[in-house]
Amino acid sequence: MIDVRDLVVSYGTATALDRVTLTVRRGEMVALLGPNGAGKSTLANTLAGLVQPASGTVEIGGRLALIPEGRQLFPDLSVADNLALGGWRSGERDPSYVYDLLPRLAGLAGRRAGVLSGGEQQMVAFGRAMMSRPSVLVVDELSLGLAPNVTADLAGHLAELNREQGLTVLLIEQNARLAFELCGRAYVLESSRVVAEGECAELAGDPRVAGAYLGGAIT
Ligand SMILES: Nc1ncnc2c1ncn2[C@@H]1O[C@H](COP(=O)(O)OP(=O)(O)OP(=O)(O)O)[C@@H](O)[C@H]1O
Repeated sequence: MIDVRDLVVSYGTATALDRVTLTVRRGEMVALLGPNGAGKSTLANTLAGLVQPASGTVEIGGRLALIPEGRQLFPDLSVADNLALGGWRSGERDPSYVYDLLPRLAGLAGRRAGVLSGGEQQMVAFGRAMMSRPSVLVVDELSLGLAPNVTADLAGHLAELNREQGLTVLLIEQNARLAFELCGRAYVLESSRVVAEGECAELAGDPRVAGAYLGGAIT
């Protein structure tokens, strides 16, 4: 569903992605881990067509939606209007599909997005992405700045969509425990390059990955 080969992305003379190769098969949930500045958001934005690669190929096998880092809502617009913008490209105007998926959003529809809590805003960003009825969802930092119970709630919705609707997911996360719980495979990106990849269970047992991302061995 996502097939990235030898991707190079530069900002001026700075290389943000250096020959990155990554695949996500249909129906998979795959994690992308890495420290600040590794190039994770650059990859997300390249998949979404917001950043142009210098070289390499990106193939997307369906309709892709992005939950961007920091949510990027329109704070002065209502929740309903933020959702409507998510359906703009696909022509979807009716948010009832999204209200069925994420019932809490229906109760927030008339509220201004900028006054919502971080968790509510992430829910709106999630709903806005789902308005286009994507077959593949790229989530750039689901848990950023959110309390564990709020993250768990959003993660539950994501897992349900994957299980019940076969939604393919690339989950970019700093929280490796969450990523390993949700996903089957993972990639580790450091200094613009993929430095490790494999089954989450194997990666969690890799002393280098566990040391850097799990605070020691996973239990
Ligand atoms: N628009 C831009 N112009 C110039 N440099 C950029 C731009 N966006 C990102 N960079 C640089 O590219 C590198 C990768 O940034 P990116 O945001 O992709 O990393 P990241 O892994 O998502 O980091 P974080 O976890 O902090 O969000 C960094 O050195 C960053 O400063």
